[in-house]
Amino acid sequence: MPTTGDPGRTSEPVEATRPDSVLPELREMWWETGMRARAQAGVFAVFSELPRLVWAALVVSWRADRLRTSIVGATTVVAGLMSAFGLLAVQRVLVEFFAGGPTAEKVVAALPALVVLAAVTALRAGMAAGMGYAQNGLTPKVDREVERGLFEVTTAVRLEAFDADAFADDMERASRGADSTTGLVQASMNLLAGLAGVLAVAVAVVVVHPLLLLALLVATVPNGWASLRAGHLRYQTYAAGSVRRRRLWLLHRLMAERDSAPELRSYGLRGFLLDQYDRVMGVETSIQLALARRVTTTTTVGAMIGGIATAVVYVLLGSLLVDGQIPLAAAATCVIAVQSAQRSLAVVTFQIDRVYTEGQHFRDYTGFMTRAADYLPPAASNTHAVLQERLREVTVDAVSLRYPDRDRAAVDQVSLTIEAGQTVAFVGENGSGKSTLATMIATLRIPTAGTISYNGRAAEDWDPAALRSRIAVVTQEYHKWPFTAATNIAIGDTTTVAEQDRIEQAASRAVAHDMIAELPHGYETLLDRTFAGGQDLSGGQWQRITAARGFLRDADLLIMDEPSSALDPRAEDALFQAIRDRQGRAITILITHRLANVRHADRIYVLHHGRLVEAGTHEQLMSADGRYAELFTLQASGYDTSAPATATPLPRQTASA
Ligand SMILES: Nc1ncnc2c1ncn2[C@@H]1O[C@H](COP(=O)(O)OP(=O)(O)OP(=O)(O)O)[C@@H](O)[C@H]1O
Repeated sequence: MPTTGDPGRTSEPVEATRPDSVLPELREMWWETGMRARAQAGVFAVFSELPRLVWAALVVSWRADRLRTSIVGATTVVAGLMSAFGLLAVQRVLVEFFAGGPTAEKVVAALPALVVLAAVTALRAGMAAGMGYAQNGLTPKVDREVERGLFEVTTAVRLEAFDADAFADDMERASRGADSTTGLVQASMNLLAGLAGVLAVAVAVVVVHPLLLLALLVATVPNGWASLRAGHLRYQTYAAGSVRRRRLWLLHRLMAERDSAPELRSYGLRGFLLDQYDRVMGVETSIQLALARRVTTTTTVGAMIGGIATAVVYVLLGSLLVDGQIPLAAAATCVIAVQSAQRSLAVVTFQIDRVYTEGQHFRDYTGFMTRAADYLPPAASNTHAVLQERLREVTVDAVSLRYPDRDRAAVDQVSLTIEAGQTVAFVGENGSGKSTLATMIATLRIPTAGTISYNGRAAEDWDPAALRSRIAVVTQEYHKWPFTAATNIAIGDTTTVAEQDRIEQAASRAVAHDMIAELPHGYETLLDRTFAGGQDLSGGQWQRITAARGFLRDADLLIMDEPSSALDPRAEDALFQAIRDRQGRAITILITHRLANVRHADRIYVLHHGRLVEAGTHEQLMSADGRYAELFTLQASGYDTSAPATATPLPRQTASA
């Protein structure tokens, strides 16, 4: 792989610029094979795909705005007709001009044709303006139609979709495809307009003299073919370079975004990343140069053959004229027609190129939408019951979940029952399946085996939205929503308008109120440093906001997955006090490694390698002296001030993942 980087540009160690230090991601990926197969399709394949792509564009356009699509269609047809009439009017004018007699009489005779010519020219210009106006209005509507469709799907697919092979990659290409739709619609309409123009010229030429159609084809086809081939070469290169582009995009983010900035500096990754950039750009540049050479050769050869063919046509016309086989006016019209057809054909071939290229991206979009539909949860139907009463009982019956491509089930045959008012805890070592079990209970994931029932009915029998509205989840990997502090809490319940006092109450329970009040704009402070006036919070402060979000909706079932990992001892104590306040009133599922916090739980479930290995109260589990007792004692020994500082080495942990 060529390197164009200049090592002298950075002061970083040369180590990072080792020629063989190419990250595996720079190589071609196996999932790229589909892309390459498509890229290798011949020019004929391009042609055969065009009608379907144009049709798809028209369908999208029609759905986005019927009126504007109709205007574009009508103006296209009328403009084509005007071209034909224009050419026939030109021929009529020439016939009159080339006839015998005084000039004044010839002009008078040609006057009606001249008037028609002026009218059709004006009308054609009017049509072009109308078409441009309608097309401009269509653009944002098409954008919205397609992009919203994409977001509707990406926000609805089940979580499993994000675990599936190459789903993210597929989605990334689909986003590019969504952006291409406007281009496809415009190119398709311009293509149809160009084709109408070519057709009009062809019809007009046949009317003047049938033989001239042949001349027209000979003079225009070589150039058309060359530009099609050039477009195809460009698409081939584009399609084959998808890994490179994604890599560049990734490097761009790594070098320019805030999240990676601290580690980039602390590990001195600048030289390494710049070197990676140079490598990828080196390859990209050489590929683009090779493409430019091939495109220039193709178009030059096309232009040369086209030039020779046009010369032959003119010679042919001249000899037909000398032999008296066609009148002078027809020959002159033919010259004008050839030029006009060449212009229209240039438009057509350019637009074919665009339709094909944008169409391929659009196909990525439609393909993604079809594939993603498999991940959509079933829509609520009449057979779904709406949960009206409070959640009294959650029953997990022999539930398992195996992630794709994993040998072992993350949760294996787990059965348990949680009743109203109970606070239960899931404990176990890293990777033992606690979060996976909780996400299934929260209906975010569907078990691969077993059933989870709510108030005695299986999850799939309940209306999904109604059931989910009874459950609040504070996840371990919480998201820092780039909204104000108030909105960050309010999004915990979007079904009602969150009043300020409700937000503040939730914040108080999560020990976040005082901290928020001290922010520059209090609850209205924007929690995104990348915008003017935005603020960032510490890890623990973010965790308080996240817990407040969970408390906002006083849910029948609250799942708190590691809610205190970044909290200081005082905040942690206050948070668990708030969680204990729910006891006897609503269900709380607590996942935490700080076992002191689960002592008050009504029931503690211990997971190991996805299996439920122990269950009971703290006292019961301690007297059972099993895995829980071992973990608890181990952790408690860290707080035992009577133990010597150089304590006995800790027992080896069993790897659980
Ligand atoms: N999206 C995923 N795709 C594939 N495997 C996953 C995924 N999420 C979790 N796993 C695997 O499933 C197992 C259980 O993970 P889970 O997150 O449920 O464990 P946990 O007990 O919550 O761990 P921790 O205490 O570290 O939070 C682990 O082996 C983990 O690697």
